[in-house]
Amino acid sequence: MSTIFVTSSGTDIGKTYVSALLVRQLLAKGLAVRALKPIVSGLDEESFAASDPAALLAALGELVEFDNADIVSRWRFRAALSPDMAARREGAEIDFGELVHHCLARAAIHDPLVIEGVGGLMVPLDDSRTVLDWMIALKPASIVPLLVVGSYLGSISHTLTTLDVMRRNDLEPRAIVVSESLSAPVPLEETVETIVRFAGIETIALPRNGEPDLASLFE
Ligand SMILES: Nc1ncnc2c1ncn2[C@@H]1O[C@H](COP(=O)(O)OP(=O)(O)OP(=O)(O)O)[C@@H](O)[C@H]1O
Ligand SMILES: C[C@H](N)[C@H](N)CCCCCC(=O)O
Ligand SMILES: [Mg+2]
Repeated sequence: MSTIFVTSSGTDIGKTYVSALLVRQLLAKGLAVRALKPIVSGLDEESFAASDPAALLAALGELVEFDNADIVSRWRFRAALSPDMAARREGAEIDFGELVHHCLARAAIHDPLVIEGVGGLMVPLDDSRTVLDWMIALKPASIVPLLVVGSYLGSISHTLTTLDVMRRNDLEPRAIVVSESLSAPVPLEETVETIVRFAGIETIALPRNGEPDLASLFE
């Protein structure tokens, strides 16, 4: 099958919602799916239940407890900031080579593997590398990108900009998932139609609390 890399045009858009849904759907098909959110910022014990690692552990059927965060998230930071800044607050740094090695090693043993990025496509990970560089470095694992975007006013331009950067780097998404934003001026379908017209790739509408079939994208 594949290593699916879930990326986005921004933060708080729906990557974790989509990753968890996809994991549950792949498990329901009998596949031995695993998931990683290798870098998480804004993580502390008190609010762990609402965190990305908690959502992924729950989807995987693992025990949702703080001590299990390492199963999905190798780099964990307290400040809810860009990872480079969050790491710096703790006197730490994300070793980019180690991050890439960690993901490639997991991709070599787990199929399918769902990897959630962090924030938007060009969020900094250290002084010089972004999520985009991370995705480029994972090309040897033949990653299949999945682009999650919102339906808020402004998302169409953010989506097409992100897609353009991905295409320039030979990272064509398998599909775009439009996760309905809490505040949107037009019906979700209208945003989806417009994105399809300009992007020309499969685009899936994800209403609030919706469960469209995402697993079949990767058959
Ligand atoms: N389609 C949806 N239906 C219901 N809730 C959603 C949907 N999309 C996102 N959410 C909710 O919106 C919030 C932000 O979504 P999510 O955590 O998936 O964003 P993210 O892109 O993973 O953010 P981050 O960059 O922090 O990882 C969460 O509470 C999530 O459950
Ligand atoms: C804390 C948050 N939920 C994400 N994990 C990190 C988002 C960083 C965004 C940085 C930026 O693009 O300005
Ligand atoms: Mg997330």
